[in-house]
Amino acid sequence: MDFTYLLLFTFFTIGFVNFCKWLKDRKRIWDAIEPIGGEKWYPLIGTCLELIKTKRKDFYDVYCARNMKYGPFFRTWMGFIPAVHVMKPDHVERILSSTVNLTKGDNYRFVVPWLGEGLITGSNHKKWRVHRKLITPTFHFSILDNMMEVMAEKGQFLAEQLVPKANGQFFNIYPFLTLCELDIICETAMGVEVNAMKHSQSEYVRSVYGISDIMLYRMFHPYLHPDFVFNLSSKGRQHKKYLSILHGFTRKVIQERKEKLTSGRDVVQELSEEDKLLGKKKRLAFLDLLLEANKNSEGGLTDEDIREEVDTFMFAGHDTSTVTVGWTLFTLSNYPEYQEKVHQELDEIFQGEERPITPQDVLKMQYLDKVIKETQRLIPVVPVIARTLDQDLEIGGRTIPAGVMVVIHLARLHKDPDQFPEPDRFDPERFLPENVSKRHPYSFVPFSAGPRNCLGRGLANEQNASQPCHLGQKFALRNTKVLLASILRKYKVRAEKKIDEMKYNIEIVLRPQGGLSVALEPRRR
Ligand code: HEM
Repeated sequence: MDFTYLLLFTFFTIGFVNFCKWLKDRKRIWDAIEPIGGEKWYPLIGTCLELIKTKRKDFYDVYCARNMKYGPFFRTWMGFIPAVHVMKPDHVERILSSTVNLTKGDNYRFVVPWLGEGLITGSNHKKWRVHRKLITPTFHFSILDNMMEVMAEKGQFLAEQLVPKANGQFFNIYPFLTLCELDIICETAMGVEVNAMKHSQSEYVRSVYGISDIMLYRMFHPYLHPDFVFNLSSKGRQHKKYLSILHGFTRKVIQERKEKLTSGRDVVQELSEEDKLLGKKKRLAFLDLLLEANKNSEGGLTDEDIREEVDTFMFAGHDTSTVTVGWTLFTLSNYPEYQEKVHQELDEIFQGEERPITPQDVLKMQYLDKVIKETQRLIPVVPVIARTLDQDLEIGGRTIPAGVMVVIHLARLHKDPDQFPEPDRFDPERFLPENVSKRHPYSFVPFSAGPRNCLGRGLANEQNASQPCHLGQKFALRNTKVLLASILRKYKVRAEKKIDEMKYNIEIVLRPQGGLSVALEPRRR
């Protein structure tokens, strides 16, 4: 009995001491960030009253209005989580260029069960550095050209699938784009053809969508945030099933590719030979390159590390690319004069020939490049990113203490009137080199910037990037241009909604609410 009391007393004392420490820490943070100001604070919910009351369909509007009202620098408390919000280029530079504050925001944790310590979610800095160093050189020109073949092939198939829809009637093009991107990313990341465009009901494809839906549902339903509640819920059980399918699939593919490698043969060489026999050119996937790089590195990646990185590519690549293509089609359908210029550029490149798109063609798509960037500025694919400070950081003349989340609003940054006069006006000329050079280098960072920038980034002009842009980052550029060119070579696009009528769903990417309704008409050349 005495022992039980002693045990209870010890637990209580430890708990109490920890609680006091935590309270002291919150007080320290409170004193530092409270003077910055922002929304009214309430016990338990912090400053979230407005967002809690908001319906999901209105969330993005309320979010934008809040940034307008309290921006460009304010603090919030998401319950007990302190955050400072930034949207001015100088402030954004402070955080993104930091080489010590590399930890992602707390809100990334819902993706961790799928991606583990992969590059996007990885919070172990040492491990992240090793992986990033190993992965970065896996992309080189010939590999990108190789991957571009997959993109061109799938883009052509997509354009053909749209033939029955090209009758001037409005339809939702979004599912077509999504399935096409999934096909591209599965083949380029893992070397596997899932044929999502042909059989959208494959188990893997269904699981990718299923798990994405559940992650978002969880994000917007705080009672599902604690793991033990989520795991007991029906969503949690379904999530577990999807995870087992997704991880099982990736592990199986890795095993098969690895077996070739451990049999002492050179997988890169051999796969190329195999493809040559099949009459294709080299078809190497990110996974093959990773296995090869790992073979030659000391203390390299475990099988599970590789699985996490391949899943990360799947996750990072497919949604972002789908949305970029979708939004660019949308802006072009709202501005027929710019669409006409893109058509002219494509006609000059292809001269009416039906041939597949090549890497040289993509380099010539200079006007399309500017249109994509201006679209990304106006409708950001990833509207917000976040870091949790590992060390105190000075922003805007104030010291923000370690432990605070810094939320970077790319959506608002890209509409800074000091950098982009008349920010709501669509004008691709903003991305003429002479205009770009006049702006702050952190005024337009759709792929983030600094040490944790996007590995698939590539919308920076291939010849003249304002930020260093290594070869791996050109993946997204080529992918986006190839799909857009595949559609726009054949069709004129008209959108049902005007830009100012569009409602957005803010998720990890910014999606069109209710899909993207467009009408296609075949082009007469
Ligand atoms: C238009 C398409 C894309 C956009 C707008 C985009 C945007 C971004 C942004 C904003 C980040 C930073 C996230 C953060 O700080 O939390 C990021 C990270 C990342 N992206 Fe992308 N991305 C795109 C396409 C891709 C593609 C196609 C791939 C892979 C093939 C990719 C792979 C990655 C990876 C691995 C990271 C994590 C980098 C790190 O933390 O070291 N992305 N992306």
